[in-house]
Amino acid sequence: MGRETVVALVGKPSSGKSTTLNSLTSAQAKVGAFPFTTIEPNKASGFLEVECACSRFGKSESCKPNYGYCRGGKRGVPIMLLDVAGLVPNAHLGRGLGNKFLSDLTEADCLIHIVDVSGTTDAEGKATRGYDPLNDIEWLQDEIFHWILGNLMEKWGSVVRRHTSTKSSTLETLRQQLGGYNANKELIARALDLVNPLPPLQEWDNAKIEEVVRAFMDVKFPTVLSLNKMDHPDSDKNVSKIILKHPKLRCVLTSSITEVFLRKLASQNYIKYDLGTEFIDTIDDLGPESGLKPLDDKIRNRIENIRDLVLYRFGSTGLVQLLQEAANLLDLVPVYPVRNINTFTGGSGEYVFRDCVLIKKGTPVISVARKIMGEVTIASIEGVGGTRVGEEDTVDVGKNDILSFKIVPGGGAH
Ligand SMILES: Nc1nc2c(ncn2[C@@H]2O[C@H](COP(=O)(O)OP(=O)(O)OP(=O)(O)O)[C@@H](O)[C@H]2O)c(=O)[nH]1
Repeated sequence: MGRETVVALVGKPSSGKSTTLNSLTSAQAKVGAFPFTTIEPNKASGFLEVECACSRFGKSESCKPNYGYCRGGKRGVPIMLLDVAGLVPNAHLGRGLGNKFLSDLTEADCLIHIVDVSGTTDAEGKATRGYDPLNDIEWLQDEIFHWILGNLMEKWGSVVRRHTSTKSSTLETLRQQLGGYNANKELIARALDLVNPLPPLQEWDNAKIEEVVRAFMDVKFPTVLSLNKMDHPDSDKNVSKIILKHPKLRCVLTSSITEVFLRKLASQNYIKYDLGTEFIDTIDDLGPESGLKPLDDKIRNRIENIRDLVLYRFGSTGLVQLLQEAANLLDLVPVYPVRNINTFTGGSGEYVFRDCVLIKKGTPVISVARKIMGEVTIASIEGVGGTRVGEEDTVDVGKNDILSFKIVPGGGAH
């Protein structure tokens, strides 16, 4: 089986990592207002919301996923989230939880960098007012850069000697040096493609090595910014500054504390909450026949505030969009393996689209088969309408994303 996609939540202490993780999962990571509440990396399953294949075929009534959920054609596909413990300036020199934080990152396929845009926490996560969050954006990238560069430079002399004496390719030598960051050959090749021109490795000067490290970071640690605490009155001006200075960064405005609160009210039956939207309904909106609980003044006021300060201004709390942006960055496509390609049902024959896996767009269907079924002998692969799909055909949204794998009868592992 291939490994799961892992999205790491990173950011300085008290930026809101645990709150964000809580808002995206049912896991209760410890939430605190003090730096280093999160000591161990904290893994949990979040749910990426996608348009389910059942809605394409008018089969939402009989869609019941094995994992995650499907509500009226909106499907939550499980995706692994990792809360990485606090980072302080100069972590690469071993400060704070320094190198531990950095090595936890290697598991990740992409990063969500949580930035406290309210300016109410300083570089180390301590309470303040008027801190400029622009500092934090560049700082995370710099920490990762210095960590990788430092590790590489420490032994660069012997790397070059070995490279020339063994007549290795640049790709092979870098695979040995960068493989420890959980990077395979294909990923390193993609990084090298970004470096132009690429002279022979023994001729690289410091500037070229730095360029290679930056390119490696771009493919190994693609990043979405979560501009968090947008409910705070000071956040607006900081957000504008960030977007003006970094127009190309991928960012999503979020209020994770609001999302936690709304999900809690929904689970306690005070509100109906359409995840990812501005719509919340209370008994005041829907009447007693809705079955919702009556509100006391405290909750009613808080809901009104949330509507005014977050939902109506920004359209949502941003949390659903945040995971979607991470999935876009990784080009992930939901792919549905089905037993019966005509009815889309699984083993029991009752429910449709029981399984869904997230696959990188452009992956050949044979690799999808391997990821799902392991090393079995595949006799043929069928797509919608029972058409035969070639092993090297690739997946995309709406194309080869519903597949039935036929295994050679009695053909076990080879
Ligand atoms: N106003 C506001 N406060 C938030 C938001 N998200 C988190 N907070 C508050 O910020 C503080 C820190 O949140 P945590 O989620 O514990 O932060 P963390 O990044 O996990 O912190 P460490 O565990 O120290 O690394 C808590 O008091 C939260 O209630 C938000 O969206 N808006």
